[in-house]
Amino acid sequence: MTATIMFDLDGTLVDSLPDIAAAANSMLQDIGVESLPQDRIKQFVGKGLPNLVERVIHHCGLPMENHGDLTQRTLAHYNAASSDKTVTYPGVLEALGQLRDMGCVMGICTNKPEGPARHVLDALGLAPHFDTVIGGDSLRTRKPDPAHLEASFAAVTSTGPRIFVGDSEVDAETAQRAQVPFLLFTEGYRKSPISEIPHTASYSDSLKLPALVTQILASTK
Ligand SMILES: O=C(O)COP(=O)(O)O
Repeated sequence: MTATIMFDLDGTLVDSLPDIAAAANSMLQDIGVESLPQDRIKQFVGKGLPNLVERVIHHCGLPMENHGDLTQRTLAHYNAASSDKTVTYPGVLEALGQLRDMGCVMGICTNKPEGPARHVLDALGLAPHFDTVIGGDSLRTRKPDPAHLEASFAAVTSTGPRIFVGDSEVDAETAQRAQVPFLLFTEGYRKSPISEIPHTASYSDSLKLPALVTQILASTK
């Protein structure tokens, strides 16, 4: 028996914060507002780009009526440079290769818009491992709505047990609501202590992923 595994992207497979922060700061520069530190913008990642821009607007005390325009500007900056400084976390490529060899079917369920998500996956050589990519703008809804994760699983042909791998409170809530085992990567963009995030198992080294998946498969037999 083999597993069907959906992965979150930002903070789980790739450290994309430098490019996301650069896009948000280029947007602020466009309108003559001072840049924000990367660590501040890290707090705003997780619920998709429109939500990130909303939080930047709120933080900077800007008028919310500009949200649509500022979201488009941020997206344009991000589309122009979504993989310049983004890197794959150590061990991810090797772990994905091993999971593939185990026969796992894999996909991406991310709140990042689908276009840049696909671009990042291509640029970092990750794309061949995934049978589907469902982004934050692919459906009418997004994580933590479990429908986003359910649609991602439905997009691949597989009968094995389902697993979701992510790094954040949003991912954990999504998995819980979809009643799917959740593997928590602890080195991403979570804001709460690990003990406060519901998870089936956690890992800090991506090379441990194949063993964790094997354990879940054994427990579901
Ligand atoms: O773009 C975001 O807000 C987060 O994207 P993720 O779902 O891949 O973590």
